[in-house]
Amino acid sequence: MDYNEEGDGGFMLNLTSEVEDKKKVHRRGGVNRRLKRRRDFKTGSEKRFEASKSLISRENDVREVNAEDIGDPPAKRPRFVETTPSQKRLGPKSVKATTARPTISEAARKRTAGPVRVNGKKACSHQKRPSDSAFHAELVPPDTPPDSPLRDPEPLDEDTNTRLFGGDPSTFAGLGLAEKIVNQLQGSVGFSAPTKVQQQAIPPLLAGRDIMVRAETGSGKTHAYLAPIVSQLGEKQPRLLRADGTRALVLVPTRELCLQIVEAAEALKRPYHWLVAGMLVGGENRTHEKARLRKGVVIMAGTVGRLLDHLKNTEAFQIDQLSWLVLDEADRLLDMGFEEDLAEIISILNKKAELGDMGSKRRQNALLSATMHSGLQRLAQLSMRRPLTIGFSMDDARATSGGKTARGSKALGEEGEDQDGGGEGEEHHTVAEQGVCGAGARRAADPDLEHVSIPEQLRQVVLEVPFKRRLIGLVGLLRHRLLRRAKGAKAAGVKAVVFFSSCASVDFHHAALGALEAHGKAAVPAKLYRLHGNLPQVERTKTFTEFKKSSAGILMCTDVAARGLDFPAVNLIVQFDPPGEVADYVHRVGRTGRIGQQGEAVLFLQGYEWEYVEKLRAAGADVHDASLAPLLKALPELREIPEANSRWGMRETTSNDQAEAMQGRVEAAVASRAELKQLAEAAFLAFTRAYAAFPRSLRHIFHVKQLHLGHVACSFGLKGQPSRIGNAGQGKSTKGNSKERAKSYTLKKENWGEVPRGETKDAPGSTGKIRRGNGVEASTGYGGMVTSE
Ligand SMILES: Nc1ncnc2c1ncn2[C@@H]1O[C@H](COP(=O)(O)OP(=O)(O)OP(=O)(O)O)[C@@H](O)[C@H]1O
Repeated sequence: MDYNEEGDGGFMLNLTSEVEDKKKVHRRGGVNRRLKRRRDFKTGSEKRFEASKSLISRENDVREVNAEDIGDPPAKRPRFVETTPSQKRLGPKSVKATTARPTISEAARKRTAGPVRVNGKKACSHQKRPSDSAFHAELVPPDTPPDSPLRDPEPLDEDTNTRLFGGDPSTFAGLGLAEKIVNQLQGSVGFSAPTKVQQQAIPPLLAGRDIMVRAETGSGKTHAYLAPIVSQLGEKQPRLLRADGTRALVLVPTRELCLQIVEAAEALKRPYHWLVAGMLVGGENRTHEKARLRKGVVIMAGTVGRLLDHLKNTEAFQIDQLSWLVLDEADRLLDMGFEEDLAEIISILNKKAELGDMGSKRRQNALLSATMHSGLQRLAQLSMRRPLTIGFSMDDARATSGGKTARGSKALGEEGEDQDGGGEGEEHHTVAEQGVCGAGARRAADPDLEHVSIPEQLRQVVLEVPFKRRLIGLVGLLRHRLLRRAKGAKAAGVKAVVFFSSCASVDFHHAALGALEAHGKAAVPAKLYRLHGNLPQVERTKTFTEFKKSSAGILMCTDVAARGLDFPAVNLIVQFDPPGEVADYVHRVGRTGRIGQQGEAVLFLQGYEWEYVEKLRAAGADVHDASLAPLLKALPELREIPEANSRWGMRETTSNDQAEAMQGRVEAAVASRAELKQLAEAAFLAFTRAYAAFPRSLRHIFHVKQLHLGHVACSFGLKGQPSRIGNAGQGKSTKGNSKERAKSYTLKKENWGEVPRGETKDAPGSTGKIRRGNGVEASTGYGGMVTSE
């Protein structure tokens, strides 16, 4: 491993010392030049960052630790040590073989002038942890007060050191957690042993370290930080009371994730009943929250906007003795455009910490993510001090997936009973043991691409579904899986999450599938749920809780459910509308195949969008092609429709006939029922807007000009493109309206076969821009403001 010589932090630029080919040398030159340009020309937001960074009067230095280091058995475990000059000459392998511990960055070396020394001597492998603290002292500006919370943590005492390095990492007790927490984890929480990421993250957190963790979805990141937090706060003497104020703060992107974290904390802290956990989220009553803050909440989870609001406006919010700050789903926080808000939060917290009475203690910071984001390093520099990095490495991006290719097209419906795992005919890809990212996590083939890490047991499938078959294709897929589960020996039913690009699309499909019947029964015989950002908070929370508890059902949602949400036993993910960046794909599919369980993820695409599959494969996703036809066979036979019978005559019904008949029913219902039609038109409009808002890097694949609007309309049961669509800027913003629609619509179940066909009329007009989840705005020409969450 080599370091960024320009001092911009280790993990952003980890060019290998073995780089010999011109391309890589050129890239390094390019990156260095870019870094220089970045320093010379800072953007407004970067300048603001710099300003708030100056509040942290200390040097930051991102350090890296090999994923396997922390979890190794005691005998082999390396100690904290600096890279010696000879190791540097010999390259990264020599460092790994001897003392594969984190090394201080070249930048920090330059700043501290000369080799790193501890008490005047070169650091060596048997140095005790106090040495680590000592060499950091050289990095802290001399005028930093000795009791500043920004200074080093207290040196580890013998006891902590033994606990950190002496235990068996394959058990919770061996990681150094308090006995009560160990019993709680193994008892009522029900975990028998720590996951890999927990093995690697818990010891350094207990030892007072800042950490950055990147680990695949469903790998147990939440407990990797919650367990040490609860363990330390719970063991504090005298006991921490509400009046002591907030000691741990977890920032997350969505309200549901907040709720999930608070629930997990509640379960974990049961042996410490005096610890109070709570949350601050948008959509809740501010006055109630203020009252709770006045009483005090020790472990707090919050969304960015609401937290910032309380930090600025609620005097009773006691946070000057904060010991833990966690940024969970940090990449998503950045995607959502919260970088400046986070900077402001961190600067307020730092100011308050300076005023507070923390003695020699300092705040510990943890940053967790399942995918990479260029802004993570900025965030780390802003909030952390020499974090250990787990699972973050540019080496990953260099690794290739060798002979991995997708197997040839195989019909999705012909997979047989057991969909789990690979299957015959699949060519094996090279699996790189990646420590925290899990055995079998897949690597990127193209070093310029972000590499993805998807659980091996998660089966990924892509289906080409033309617009006129999309709605029916979804019905076919869900019926196929439901029938197969019902017939098979599998006890569990289908628990599926279907992703759409807009709230309006969720509403329409939820209504349409709920009302679609055949032979007097529901065409999709499953409980349907919906979740999106325009729903009232009460309904969001209710749906989230119910779906979490249920063993079967179909959740139709926007990307509001894509990150971090842990719905146990989800066995099918359908990406009905394509995701954005590859990272979005990873998070969506990551709602299944969690913690070693089996799962299946199906992506719907148009033929002309196939380049996206290549992009996924190049990033290391093991995506298989499948065919729609067998799924359509699972549609109910609707031969009772006279019109259809006369058209088909005496020949045998094909799956296409069934699809046509079902599509006919949908169109008839949409045409004849005003409420459904309104939902369909709004969904059509929102779909086209969302399609126009793909990030620039994907616009050549998903370009709005490629859309055949007549076919798109067909996918919403509309018999033609709504005529007022072209009248850009004619109407009002749809945001408020869609909220109203989401609240108000209810559709009675009817047999759609008996609904007469009707004519479609105009769609509601609207004006504005599109905002996708990643904060990207795009003008569509159609108008209206639509948020995808
Ligand atoms: N040690 C463990 N043993 C068994 N199950 C565990 C363990 N740790 C966590 N889990 C369970 O694994 C599931 C996934 O955990 P978690 O939600 O923390 O994953 P994650 O890595 O944060 O995923 P994402 O990136 O999607 O947010 C949860 O249901 C959690 O309760």
